[in-house]
Amino acid sequence: MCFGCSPANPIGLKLKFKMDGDICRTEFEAGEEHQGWNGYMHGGLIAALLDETMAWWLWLKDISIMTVEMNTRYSIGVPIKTRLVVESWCEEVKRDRLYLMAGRIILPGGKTAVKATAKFMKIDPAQI
Ligand SMILES: CCCCCCCCCCCCCCCC(=O)SCCNC(=O)CCNC(=O)[C@H](O)C(C)(C)COP(=O)(O)OP(=O)(O)OC[C@H]1O[C@@H](n2cnc3c(N)ncnc32)[C@H](O)[C@@H]1OP(=O)(O)O
Repeated sequence: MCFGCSPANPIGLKLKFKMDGDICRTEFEAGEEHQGWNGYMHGGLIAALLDETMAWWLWLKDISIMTVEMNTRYSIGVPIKTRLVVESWCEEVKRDRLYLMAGRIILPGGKTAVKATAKFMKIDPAQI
């Protein structure tokens, strides 16, 4: 029951993903329950949004992975009750096992509020 994408998780983000060319995209609107500072989305949940969107770029290509490293740059506070677009893409694949991914959160009007990069390692799904 994935926190990011399962429709059955009562406290989850219930994200749905689509590929558009080589970009994986989802939309999300944070509520009051997702706040850190008053009126702004919690940074850990912002990281979860980006982690999930980068992971889904790979899942949608039937590549089973786990996150092994992530860096997040928060440039603009992400307001709650605002439609956000989250995008991800692949920048490089190393030794057919390590995927270097990137993602961003776009505010209405087009400014990028948060950027992330992460490494995902291909796993054998039977391992987990
Ligand atoms: C259509 C389909 C629908 C499906 C719908 C299903 C639901 C879809 C749910 C999605 C859900 C997603 C959710 C978000 C993704 C999480 O949140 S995943 C959760 C967070 N991540 C984790 O818990 C990962 C924990 N880590 C591990 O379990 C293990 O490290 C791993 C990933 C299994 C790898 O272990 P390992 O196979 O023992 O690998 P290891 O020997 O340590 O490393 C292999 C090589 O990589 C290198 N390496 C390791 N880490 C790094 C690093 N960070 N940087 C560079 N090199 C590294 C090592 O140095 C090593 O190099 P060599 O020695 O071979 O030269």
